[in-house]
Amino acid sequence: MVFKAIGKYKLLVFAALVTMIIQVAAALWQPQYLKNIMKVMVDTTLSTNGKVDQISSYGFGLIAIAVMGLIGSVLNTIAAAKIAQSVSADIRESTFRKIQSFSYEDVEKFSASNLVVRMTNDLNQVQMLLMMVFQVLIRVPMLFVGAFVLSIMTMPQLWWIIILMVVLIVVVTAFSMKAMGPHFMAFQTLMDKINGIAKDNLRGSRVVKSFVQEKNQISKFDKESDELFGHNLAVGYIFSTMIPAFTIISQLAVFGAVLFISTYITDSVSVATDQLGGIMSFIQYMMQIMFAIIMGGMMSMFASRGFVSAGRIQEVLATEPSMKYDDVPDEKLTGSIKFDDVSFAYPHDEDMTLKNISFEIKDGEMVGIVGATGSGKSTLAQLIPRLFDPNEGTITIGGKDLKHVSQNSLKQSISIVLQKAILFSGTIEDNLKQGKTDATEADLNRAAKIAQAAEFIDRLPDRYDAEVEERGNNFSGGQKQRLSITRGVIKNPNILILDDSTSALDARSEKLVQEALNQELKGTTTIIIAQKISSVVHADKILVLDEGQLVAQGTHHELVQSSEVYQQIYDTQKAQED
Ligand SMILES: Nc1ncnc2c1ncn2[C@@H]1O[C@H](COP(=O)(O)OP(=O)(O)OP(=O)(O)O)[C@@H](O)[C@H]1O
Repeated sequence: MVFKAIGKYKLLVFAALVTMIIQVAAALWQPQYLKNIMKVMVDTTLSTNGKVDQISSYGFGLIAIAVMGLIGSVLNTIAAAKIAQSVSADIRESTFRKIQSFSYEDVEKFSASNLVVRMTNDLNQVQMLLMMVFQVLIRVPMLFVGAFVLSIMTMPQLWWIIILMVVLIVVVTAFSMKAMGPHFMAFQTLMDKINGIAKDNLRGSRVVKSFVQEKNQISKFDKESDELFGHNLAVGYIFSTMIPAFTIISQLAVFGAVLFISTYITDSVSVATDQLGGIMSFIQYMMQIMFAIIMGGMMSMFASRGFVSAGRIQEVLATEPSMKYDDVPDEKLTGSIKFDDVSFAYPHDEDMTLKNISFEIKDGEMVGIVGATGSGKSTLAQLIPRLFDPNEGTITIGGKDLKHVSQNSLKQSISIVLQKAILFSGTIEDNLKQGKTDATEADLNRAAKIAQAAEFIDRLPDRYDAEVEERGNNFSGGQKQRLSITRGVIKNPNILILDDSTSALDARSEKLVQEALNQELKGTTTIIIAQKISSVVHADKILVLDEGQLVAQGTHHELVQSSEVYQQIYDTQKAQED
């Protein structure tokens, strides 16, 4: 996924590589100049003026190389940042697009908050990884190999010091990384948990406040936060021993090199003159080798987090939507519905939530669904617009098997107003137009009137342009339900499903909505899921659900006579009203 996304930015990748090579070349070149400067300094055959001239020209060369390295570094950072940001923006958009193609079931499988963490936290990790790859990860091996080769070329007799130093640093780095590994791995999981707690807390702040749950929430948050702190502390301790270990190794290496070279100085003055310049650059190369190994180790550890995150995003991108739509022409389906021996289980659920359901609804009928809490009313309703597919049996709409109609046909023909009124941040108009993108003002007015929303929309100074806050928090429960019903009826669907959508409305408003629906949506098949039998008493047909089974169907009068379950519900509700 990441490689494919990077492929789009070949020119930037080329620029990042070239600028990285310039940086490495500058770093490796500098010690050579130093060596030459030292050589000139101790050269007894040169006059003072001659020395000054040569040292100045080497000095200018040294500055030029440093400037070259600096420019390389700035340009490399720009190129790396552009690649990282462009690629992560592309991945973010494709991930969001992919999630939009998911069925409701797919979203449930991942869980909504998990998908949010993948699109935010994980994507940030990938962005940091890309930045690292183009700034450091490729530079490290180049610097290591270059400094290693040049150090041995500069002081061939000290090869063993280099090898010894490399071995010691690799051992210390490997031990430290091994010790840090589990802590880094724990970071991601704890960050997920901390994000989840913070998000739940803020989303449910009304519940937290009303149940005075602040202390509980704080202790829950503190527990995870303290654990994260513990891991951070452990990493800090390991670092604090790593740094002195590296310092000791490097000082021992320098000491060894100087000690060894000093034997040459006593042996022969001419050799020593040559070696003195070399020792300077040799020490610099040693430092570069050490830097490369330490950086390599650290970066690979951080990079592993990035790879885990890339894997988590890849998992989303590789998920094929579980629901496929046939590529058939769009059509407006008529409102007849037939369930033929339909059974359904939620993903990961072993038991069937709906069992062997069969019924028929004629075009234009008004049908009520009643049953105890958890009997499967909403589940049944959600199968009609294909939010889920049944595990067994078939559902036909307008005589067509649901599995063989296009997604647009379903969208044009069926509206479901869910139990929980969900609004999006934006304006009222933005929310209502989700029901019909090209809705005119007349459409909005008509639908708002049916849903009894017009009375409060007209009182708002900005009417349809009024702002809706995140999750519709600036509207009351009843107002949110009315807006949801408006959104549902705006496109004049052939099938309208109201899933307990008037529960927050007062009895008068509920009655007005029903009357308006009867008048304005005459030919529409209307399915009303209701807690109160009084809401569906006039329905052409009532379906009675009990523990996932359709135990009775008929008109109110028929059911009062024939269905025990219906009678029980009816009697209980009547007793409550009395
Ligand atoms: N998304 C889901 N994943 C797993 N199980 C679910 C899911 N939604 C509902 N259920 C389970 O399916 C069963 C039927 O739930 P459903 O919401 O259809 O009942 P209902 O009759 O509409 O209830 P209510 O009147 O309380 O709205 C319940 O046992 C519920 O726990």
